[in-house]
Amino acid sequence: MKAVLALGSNLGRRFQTLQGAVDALFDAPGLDYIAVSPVYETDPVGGPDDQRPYLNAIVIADTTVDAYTLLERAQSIETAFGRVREERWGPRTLDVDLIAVGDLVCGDDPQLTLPHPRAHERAFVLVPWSQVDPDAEIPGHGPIQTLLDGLDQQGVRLRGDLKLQGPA
Ligand SMILES: Nc1ncnc2c1ncn2[C@@H]1O[C@H](COP(=O)(O)OP(=O)(O)OP(=O)(O)O)[C@@H](O)[C@H]1O
Ligand SMILES: Nc1nc2c(c(=O)[nH]1)N=C(CO)CN2
Repeated sequence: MKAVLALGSNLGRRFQTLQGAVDALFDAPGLDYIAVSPVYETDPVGGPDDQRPYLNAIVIADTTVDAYTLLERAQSIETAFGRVREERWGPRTLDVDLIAVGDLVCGDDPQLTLPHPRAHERAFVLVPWSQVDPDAEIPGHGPIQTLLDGLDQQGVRLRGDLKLQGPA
């Protein structure tokens, strides 16, 4: 099954944090690399006005792990990178969201909604995603290219590439 994860950081050493998160994701069993997008700097959406810009990237993995276990992994990586849950949409060292897991649709559990309920309206998700899987679709919302055409993409700027660890 294909899993799409979104990484974001707007506190601390943002680029190193995203790199560490990618390393941690692929260090764990049951997740095989398909693609990692370039890193984009993006203006904060929602939350307090005085936040720093984010660095955002998308990771696509082939997985045998079920969606709830993936969410637990994502949250434990957030915690390992010093994420403290304070105000909604407030600044964070690391955010790892599950955007889509295969074509699973699960809308009745606040602990895990799939596809991610706000992914279709977020240029900071759709721009990097479209770079690594231009033909992707969000179940219930359609092709990401069509969604992007209807969105303001200003404030999303290319910043660089993450590295993938070679075989040990
Ligand atoms: N697809 C999903 N990916 C990640 N978390 C999810 C998802 N669906 C529901 N959640 C739940 O949302 C809760 C809040 O997540 P989090 O604090 O990362 O939200 P946020 O990143 O601030 O905002 P947003 O949900 O708008 O991205 C988590 O505890 C998690 O259980
Ligand atoms: N630019 C940007 N804005 C956000 C982001 C993010 O990753 N990038 N994440 C949020 C909560 O998930 C809220 N706002």
